[in-house]
Amino acid sequence: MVLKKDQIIELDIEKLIFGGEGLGYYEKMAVFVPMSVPGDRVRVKIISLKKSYARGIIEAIIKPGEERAADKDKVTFEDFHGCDFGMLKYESQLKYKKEMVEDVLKKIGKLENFEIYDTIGSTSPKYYRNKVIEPFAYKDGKIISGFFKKKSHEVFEVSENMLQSKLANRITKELKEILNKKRIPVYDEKKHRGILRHVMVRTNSFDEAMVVLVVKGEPAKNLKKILYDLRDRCPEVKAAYISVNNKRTNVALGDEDIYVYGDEVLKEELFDIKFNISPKSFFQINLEQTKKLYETAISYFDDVKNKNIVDAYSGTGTIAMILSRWAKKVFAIEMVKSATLDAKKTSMENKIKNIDFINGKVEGKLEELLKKREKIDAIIFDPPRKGIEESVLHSVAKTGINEIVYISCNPSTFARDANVLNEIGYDLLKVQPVDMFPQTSHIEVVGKFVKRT
Ligand SMILES: C[S@@+](CC[C@H](N)C(=O)[O-])C[C@H]1O[C@@H](n2cnc3c(N)ncnc32)[C@H](O)[C@@H]1O
Repeated sequence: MVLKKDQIIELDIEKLIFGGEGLGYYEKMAVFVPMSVPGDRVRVKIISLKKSYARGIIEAIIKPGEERAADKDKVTFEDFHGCDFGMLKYESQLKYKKEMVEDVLKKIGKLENFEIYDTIGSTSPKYYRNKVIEPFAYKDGKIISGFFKKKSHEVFEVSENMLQSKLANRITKELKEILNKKRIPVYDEKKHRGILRHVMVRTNSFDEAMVVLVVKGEPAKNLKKILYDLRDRCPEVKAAYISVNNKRTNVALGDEDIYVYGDEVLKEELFDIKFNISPKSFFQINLEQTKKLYETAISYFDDVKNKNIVDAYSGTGTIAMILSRWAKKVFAIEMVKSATLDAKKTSMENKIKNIDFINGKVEGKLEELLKKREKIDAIIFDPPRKGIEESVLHSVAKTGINEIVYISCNPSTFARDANVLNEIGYDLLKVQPVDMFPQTSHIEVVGKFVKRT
């Protein structure tokens, strides 16, 4: 073994690998270094060792690579507020994201003949998130909230989170001031005791907010009072809920969301439609990039006019609603009840009549629909990170549907599914990475598949 744990070495970083870590070699041994940039010469402490590779964290930057965005003093994940790409200049973030997508499609997807375009960047790569969920903790006897340190459950607080909207930053700050005055006990996950678990803040482009305070136990009156006090300080809070989560779990929101005041939903506008968003409903977190994502996805259909289209994993019905302007009929399949209800409400408010909302799992509901319906022309998939179950893709292939547009927030599962689609007769024609998550190594992609003739 050329290396030992805790050993300090010097290393030149040669490239970034999928997932965003830098890679350098120490006497031919691969060493992965988070928060490093190609061209960096770094002093690294080895923190873990495997047979063929090691992982180390930066102790100091000896010479910064040209693509490093910040000064040499910033070296850790926490220095960059939990943004694992924060150390890279924005243009370089876009370049590496495209390379990562291409790489994973070749390695996992085993695909070669597809077109991949340059990543569509954002004009506001900071303060873009419209949803934030922060865990509570104690630090020096004070209630704090923030994000978890890497591979740990230790909460790290920053004075201003550079990803979430300025409004959400202000609201969480005010909330903590109130909570500290009232001394509400923070939940301790080890002992499963205490009250305050998380705060979720959603904001929209009208500078309005929804606040959900996640607690263990029945919410006493004083908790509701806290949310009223918060509204006095931040009148932008238009909706407030208390979510009761009594389980030992990493899932933030509980089963029951108790309405406290204001609107039941937060509204957001996209392509002249005002969408309804409940606490548990999915909504894309970056509005500017969502517009570009949807425009690209819709442009990938040869023709939507008078077509029957399935929007699988439809969330609050955003894509379905936009497609419904031209399509003959859209079938929107979504598993989360509140999201389907939000979508139905939006369609009624906007007098959209040509969408069938199907609440349930794509596995099952899509197959049922394909068996029942004589003609579906095209499908758009937008699954969660784990991708699409293989059986779903097989049932699509059996029908002879010609066109599939696939949106994904996880290039690895996208590549895995692209490989299945390739084996069952669909070619991946083109892929567009869209930077939905600036400052992080995450990337959204849209792909177009057509049936091989
Ligand atoms: C990435 S989101 C996309 C939502 C929507 N297309 C949008 O752009 O806002 C994925 C959605 O799939 C839903 N979902 C997850 N697994 C599902 C399943 N097996 N069947 C149906 N819907 C599912 C989630 O609740 C979520 O709303």
